[in-house]
Amino acid sequence: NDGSVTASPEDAYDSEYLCPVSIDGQTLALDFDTGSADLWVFSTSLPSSEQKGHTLFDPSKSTNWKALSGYKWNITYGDGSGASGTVGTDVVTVGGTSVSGQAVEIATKVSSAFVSDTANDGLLGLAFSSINTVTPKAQHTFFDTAKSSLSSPVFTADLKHRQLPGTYDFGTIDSSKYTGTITYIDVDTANGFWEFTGSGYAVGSGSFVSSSIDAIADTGTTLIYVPDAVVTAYYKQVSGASYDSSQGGYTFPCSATLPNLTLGIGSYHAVVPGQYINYSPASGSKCFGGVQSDSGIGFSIYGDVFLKSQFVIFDGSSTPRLGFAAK
Ligand SMILES: O=C(Cc1ccccc1)Nn1cnc2ccccc21
Repeated sequence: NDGSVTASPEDAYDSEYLCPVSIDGQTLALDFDTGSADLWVFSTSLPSSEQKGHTLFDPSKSTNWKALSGYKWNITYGDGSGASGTVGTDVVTVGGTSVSGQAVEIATKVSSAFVSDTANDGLLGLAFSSINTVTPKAQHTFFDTAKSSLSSPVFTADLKHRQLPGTYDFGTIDSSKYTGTITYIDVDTANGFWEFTGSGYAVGSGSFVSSSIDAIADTGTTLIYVPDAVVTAYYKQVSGASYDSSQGGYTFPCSATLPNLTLGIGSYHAVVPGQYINYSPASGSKCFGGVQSDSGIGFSIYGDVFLKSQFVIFDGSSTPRLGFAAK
């Protein structure tokens, strides 16, 4: 029951990656999110003003739909966006991986950011089920439901930079998708995230700075959010870079040459190409940086700007771990 699904960039800046998911034959484009654990969808139960532009799941058209009476969900993400609604189970298929009895969370309310993100029909959470928001009983993620039917209890992310589709694979590690060896690192699941301790950083050709960085691998976050020491060291090497409070982060002249950012994972040095760190135009001739401060978050977030530079293994075995390899 292994499967592979395309992950297509939603826009020219790789703000998010969307994957086709079939719920009892109804196909929606979902944002696979290793930073949360709810599978929720835009639905016919939303107010019509919030439905516009999205593909909607209609449970009344599903023969396998089973409502979970009295069950509810309500999620708020770190960026303040959120959604809530009711719950049922259905057959969910991702690439070749099909599971029955999967909890599908029907949105009856979504925040404005989701309404306006019309390419996105919902999220498929791939963090640990311990942070699923369904009450009175937390539900399993798609990966947890599928795990026992996979060749091995893993999924991998091979996200691409700019305009190219990548893939999420379930159950196998495709050795044609990476070069060299895989470096594995222990994961602390206490907060429900794929959380690990990074070993340090380097900017451009500069020397590597050893420092423990508490970070999560989060496909649902676009950028890299790291400690101020890293951010300061990075933008010191970018002429014309500065913190622009009106933009809410560091910007620099779009013509700037950006140095690579190396992030240590154990003894492995993961290199993020400088071009990946020119995230998008900000205002005028300034561009917004793909590396920003993690202050106020409580941990660092290695989001899509980082993850798309690597082949990443999310190993859900009894001792969960993360694997990284160059590609
Ligand atoms: O919310 C965030 C990023 C973030 C910003 C500030 C503090 C903490 C985290 N990521 N994210 C992860 N999954 C998401 C799903 C929707 C929206 C954003 C999502």
